[in-house]
Amino acid sequence: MTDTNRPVAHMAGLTVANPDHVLEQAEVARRAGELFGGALASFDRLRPVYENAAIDTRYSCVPIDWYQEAHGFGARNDLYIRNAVDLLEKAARGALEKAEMTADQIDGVVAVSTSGIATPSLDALLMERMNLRRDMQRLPVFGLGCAGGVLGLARAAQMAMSQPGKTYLLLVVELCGLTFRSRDYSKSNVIATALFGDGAAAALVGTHLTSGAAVHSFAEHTWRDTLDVMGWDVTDDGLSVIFSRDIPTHVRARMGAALGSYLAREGLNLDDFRHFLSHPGGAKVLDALEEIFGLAPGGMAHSRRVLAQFGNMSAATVLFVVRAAMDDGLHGRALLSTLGPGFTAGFLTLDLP
Ligand SMILES: CC(C)(COP(=O)(O)OP(=O)(O)OC[C@H]1O[C@@H](n2cnc3c(N)ncnc32)[C@H](O)[C@@H]1OP(=O)(O)O)[C@@H](O)C(=O)NCCC(=O)NCCSC(=O)/C=C/c1ccc(O)cc1
Repeated sequence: MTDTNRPVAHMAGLTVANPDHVLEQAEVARRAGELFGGALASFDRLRPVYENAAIDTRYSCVPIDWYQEAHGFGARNDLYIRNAVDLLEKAARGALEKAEMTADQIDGVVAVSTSGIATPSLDALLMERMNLRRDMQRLPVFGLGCAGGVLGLARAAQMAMSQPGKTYLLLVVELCGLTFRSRDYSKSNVIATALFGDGAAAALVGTHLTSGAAVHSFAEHTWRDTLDVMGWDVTDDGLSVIFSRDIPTHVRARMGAALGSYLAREGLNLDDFRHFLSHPGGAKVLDALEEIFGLAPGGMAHSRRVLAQFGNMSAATVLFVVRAAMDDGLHGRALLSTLGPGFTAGFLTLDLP
């Protein structure tokens, strides 16, 4: 149970950013038809997924023509590093401005991303760009996939709680589009063309930032024997997505118990939450989550709206959902939830101001 005497971490200045290229779902569907229609016998059966994905637009750091060409891992990753740092800089500067803070007040950075590789890591690259302090603590986080938004915030909150008065910059960026491989004719790859987009988010986390949203508690659960549900297969031309068609079924079968353990530990009930802000992995994942949370179909309006406007931007997406909820003036207790490789569920209770 949460220790009522411990300092509470707050998240302030939450800012989101997208790259410039807009992908319209109808245009993506048309291009995917050109690319896969001749080569994949079952493509006609897959055509409806573009509409059923409930996505209208997504953002991309490369123009749509890029997706029709073949690219090596190195070229993709160069694009990843350049665009990830640009987007993070935009989001981080926005977060500092909103929180009325300056770069030299940042004591540490948690930088979350799983869609590319950078060593020195993105936080070190941003340090040069933004003239961040030289004694800053750095925590790059790779591998949490879509769970990285909620669990990254949890890690930043944990650091803040252990160092009251220090300020941590949470950075999340995913450029999912860059992992698309035009010569991969698997169904998963086709489904991925209907779902994934690019985006970034940044926020400041600290026990002294009392104007922001308060992190009440968090938890995670990694299920046994589920390593094959989500992940990357590393190939010569990049990161090939593994995501099981059974994810919605897993959610229905297992998520309720994991959530129940977290709520019981914290002395909370579903009735204590005014809002449910989930990572929108896909339309069918949201259908399953709404059942688990006891909501009417479509009840997670903010998750669905973000999915429609931005697609699935992996870890960044849930922070877009929180931003949208706060922009709409929602306040009170919200349950954030997500799923990522492991196969892992992440939960976080956030009290919106
Ligand atoms: C809205 C969808 C996309 C389409 O719905 P639908 O049009 O009713 O289509 P179906 O669900 O019936 O699927 C059509 C066909 O595609 C197949 N399929 C259906 N998902 C699959 C499948 N993941 N594999 C491989 N065949 C499939 C499905 O079996 C079926 O095949 P077939 O029976 O032969 O007609 C719906 O499937 C949906 O919401 N699915 C949930 C998506 C989902 O699991 N999202 C959470 C995972 S997110 C994730 O893992 C992130 C990875 C990631 C990726 C990139 C990054 O850079 C970063 C991260």
